[in-house]
Amino acid sequence: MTASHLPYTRNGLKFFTKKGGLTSLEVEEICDRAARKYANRLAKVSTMLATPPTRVNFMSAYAAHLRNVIKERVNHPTHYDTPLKGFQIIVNAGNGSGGFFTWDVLDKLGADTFGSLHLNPDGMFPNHIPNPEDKTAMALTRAAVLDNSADLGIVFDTDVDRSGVVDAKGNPINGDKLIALMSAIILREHPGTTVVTDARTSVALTRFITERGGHHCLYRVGYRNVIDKGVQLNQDGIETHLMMETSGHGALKENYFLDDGAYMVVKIIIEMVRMKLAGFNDGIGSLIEDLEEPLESTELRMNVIAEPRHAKVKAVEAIEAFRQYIEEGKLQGWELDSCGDCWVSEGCLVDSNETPAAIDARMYRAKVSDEENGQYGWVHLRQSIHNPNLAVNMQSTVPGGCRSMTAVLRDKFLLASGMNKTLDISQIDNYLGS
Ligand SMILES: O=P(O)(O)OC[C@H]1O[C@H](O)[C@H](O)[C@@H](O)[C@@H]1O
Repeated sequence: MTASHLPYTRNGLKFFTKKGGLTSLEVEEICDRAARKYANRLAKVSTMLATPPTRVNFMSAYAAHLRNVIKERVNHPTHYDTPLKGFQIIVNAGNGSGGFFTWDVLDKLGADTFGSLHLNPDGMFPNHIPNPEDKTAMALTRAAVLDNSADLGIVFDTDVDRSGVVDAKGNPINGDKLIALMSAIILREHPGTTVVTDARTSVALTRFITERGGHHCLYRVGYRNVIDKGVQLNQDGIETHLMMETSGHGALKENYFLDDGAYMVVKIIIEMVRMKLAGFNDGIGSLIEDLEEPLESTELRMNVIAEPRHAKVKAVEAIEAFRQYIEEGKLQGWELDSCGDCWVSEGCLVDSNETPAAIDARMYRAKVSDEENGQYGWVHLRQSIHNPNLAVNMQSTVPGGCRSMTAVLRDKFLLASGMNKTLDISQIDNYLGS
């Protein structure tokens, strides 16, 4: 039972089988069966199962597995069973289910976890929204790391499929930085591997990955999309070990392509200990020192003004109109981005492959340039996966770039196409200060 990374109003149930997470059709079938069972119970028809369920303690097996991975990979020369002795690690479980990582993984490996935060599950999430992208979650973890002079801080969402970390200097590592950190670790283990991410990552991240000999495949927002792309690339013979979304979901080939926030952190901890044993005292933050940050980065949302049942169609219309405007050259200097620097067949970002994947939400990214600066930014426009709105993400390497791209988006596209009648552009107006 989880709210994932969302406030308490979004608590719900998540289902898994041996094969991993369920699709929405499978969830519908479960709900259908549950409804039938409930109706039967009301009608006093027996609902006894032919094979009664058995109770299995998955958590202790899982924690033991994580401990073993750390022990084996660190292979500590003097204390094999307690490789984290001498390290202080703060966990912020956001009152979700991640507390086990403190007492069942870290403590048992000899770490000092004093100062950890919000370890007891509380579905009302009284302290902050349980999301490694949440500013309060990160700020509180940072403060705890600095107050305790800890080596590492860890932030989980409620169901531990997302994570973020704070380094010993108090620097938050989430979003692009977390992808960079994981890429640095994975590229050392698998030189030349492909890293799949969603297409909201910075141009600097692509550079970071390619400079270390990796390939960066930019794909669709949505962790399932990113992971499925990685699975497909491997099937096509393109070695792909890491799939990550800027939201903090990350999956590794070696961990069955599961988005497992605890496993991600396990990899970071192993690297931290390994570095210390090798005599490097600068901590894991030093692995991403050369990752440049985009000068400007912003996200704006536009609600679809329509009855809920029509919202999806209207959103698709708006996104497709955006593509058409760019293709017809109506937005000067804007060009549809296919796959960044990715060497995978052109166009997977816009799903014009020979075998296009099923699309859960439409999205396009445009690279934007002008005479003075060359390519200086990008605009990513997409349907929200869950809500009746469109998300616009932008990044610029020149001052005022996001503002000027927003102005073009509003004046030359939203107003010119009449899309402002179907979309609530007040956030765009506010951003432009009018
Ligand atoms: O489409 P949005 O409302 O921005 O949500 C997008 C997000 O949806 C879910 O939370 C998925 O877990 C994420 O993978 C995805 O990034």
